Amino acid sequence: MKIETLPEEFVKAQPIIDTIEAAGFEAYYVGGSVRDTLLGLPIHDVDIATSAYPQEVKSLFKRTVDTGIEHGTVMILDHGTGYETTTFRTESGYQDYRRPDSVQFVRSLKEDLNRRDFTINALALKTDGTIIDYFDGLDDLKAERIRAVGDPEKRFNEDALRMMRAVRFASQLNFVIDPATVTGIEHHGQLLTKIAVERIHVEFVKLLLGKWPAKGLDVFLQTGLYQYCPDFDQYRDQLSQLQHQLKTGMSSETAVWTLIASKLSLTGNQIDRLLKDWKSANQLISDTRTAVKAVRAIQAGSVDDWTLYQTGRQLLSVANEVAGQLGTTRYVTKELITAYENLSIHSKKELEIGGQDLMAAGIKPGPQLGQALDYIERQVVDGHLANQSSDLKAAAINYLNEKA
Ligand SMILES: Nc1ccn([C@@H]2O[C@H](COP(=O)(O)OP(=O)(O)OP(=O)(O)O)[C@@H](O)[C@H]2O)c(=O)n1
Ligand SMILES: [Mg+2]
Repeated sequence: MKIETLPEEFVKAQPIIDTIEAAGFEAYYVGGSVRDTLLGLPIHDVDIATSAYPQEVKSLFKRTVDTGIEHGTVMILDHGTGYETTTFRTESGYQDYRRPDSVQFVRSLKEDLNRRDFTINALALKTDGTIIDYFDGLDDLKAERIRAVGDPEKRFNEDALRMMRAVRFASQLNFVIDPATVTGIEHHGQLLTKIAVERIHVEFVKLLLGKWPAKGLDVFLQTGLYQYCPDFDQYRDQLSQLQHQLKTGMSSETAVWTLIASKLSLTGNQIDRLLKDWKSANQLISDTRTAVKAVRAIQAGSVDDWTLYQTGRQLLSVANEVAGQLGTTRYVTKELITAYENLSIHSKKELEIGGQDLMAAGIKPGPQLGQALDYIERQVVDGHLANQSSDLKAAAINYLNEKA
């Protein structure tokens, strides 16, 4: 089969392939960009596979970076944005279930495609638009099917992360996973525990960002794969409910974790623990905690000014998206944002007075000064106090006198 008009990303990369071919080697576009082009989807990175060995590739271009030279990958910078070019290779070993003990460079495209995960990812594209399809990837694309190249058991033994990749592709593409490949996941789920949690995290988030998350979650749950993800083994019921509730994918990583934490009814400390176990960044953890509180307020139908203020514009829309996915459609996000915008202040910095002013009015520095500022902040947000210097000062002094 032949693609008539190649997307411009490929056209831009063509000088690289032309240069390699002019030197007597083979070079093809491979991987996700070929798959996505055939599906009519936008493509992100263009990967090139070649029969030239890394040193041969480097000798053909002026500007290269050794991004993964021991695996055969060289980044070529000669034609604008960098292009990763990887020498055809086979792999062997995989004693740790995540990377080969050694890779062997080979001159055969077929051998290279043969070591790849799924048939839809094992297609190669020539610059003239010809598709090379040794493993019936085109049939599988047409049938909307994710099928391991060759023996699924072997593929997952080589790299256990591929099981997560299978379920996330199902979710991104609305594809079914071929029965033998599903069986392979059933047999090898436990190997996921050998994989760095950060990598599992990336795939799980992609699963829930995909347009058809129910499709991926179905196999994730059916095969038991979820049990080998951090802390998920005790939450089968909730995850299964989620599978049936989700109408479409989430819009951000924060929304993904806010959804999970809300659905699992986690307390603040439990959110910390779960997200730390999933090796999340601190910002993600604190945003999730904040957004989950807002989800609960939205579900309870009582989003007061203080909640709006503490949540902030961005996390309010995350929280309302999550509440919507969980079945609460009480608020239109725009309403919440407007209510937020109408607050008298949006941060402590907008208060008409600060610590300096209170000290000038005779309040000693220390914890009480902070408490007084917190108090007037809340009063202003709640609308009990005007954001006006003299009122604020009087209220702060009054507050401290009453406490004393
Ligand atoms: N565990 C993996 C990861 C990758 N690949 C191969 O390397 C290609 C590129 O990998 P990657 O960029 O991670 O995935 P894509 O399939 O390109 O998907 P995405 O669109 O998410 O980048 C894949 O298509 C596949 O052929 C593989 O065989 N096994
Ligand atoms: Mg890719």
